[in-house]
Amino acid sequence: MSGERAPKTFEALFEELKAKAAAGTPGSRTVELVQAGVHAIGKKVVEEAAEVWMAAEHEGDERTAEEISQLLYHLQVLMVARGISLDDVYRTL
Ligand SMILES: N=c1c2ncn([C@@H]3O[C@H](COP(=O)(O)OP(=O)(O)OP(=O)(O)O)[C@@H](O)[C@H]3O)c2ncn1[C@@H]1O[C@H](COP(=O)(O)O)[C@@H](O)[C@H]1O
Repeated sequence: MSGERAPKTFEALFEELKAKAAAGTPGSRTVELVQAGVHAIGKKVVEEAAEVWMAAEHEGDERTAEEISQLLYHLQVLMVARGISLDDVYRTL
């Protein structure tokens, strides 16, 4: 194993998370978070948002991009937990 992952799009990640949540895939962080509920996920969203802010002010591009990916992941988990679709969000962009 090289440890490298194929690049993933926002849309592909969302489909993956919805499928994992629906299947209750064992060992999935997404399933664990969805079961923990909106309150717990919301706290992760706030935590990751703060980490994005700190990285953007004090760290390099790579670290900042990593924190942004974690924020996007947790936002998607929140959407899955609430049953909000990408179209629900896109129509307000
Ligand atoms: N993109 C992500 C992703 N980004 C962040 N995270 C999780 O968020 C954590 C980062 O937050 P923290 O640093 O706060 O982690 P932590 O301190 O362990 O969190 P706490 O339990 O303490 O709250 C990571 O350790 C991951 O568990 C992610 N978990 C999963 N994914 C992707 O989501 C998909 C489904 O993953 P599973 O549901 O785990 O199969 C896969 O493609 C993954 O690559």
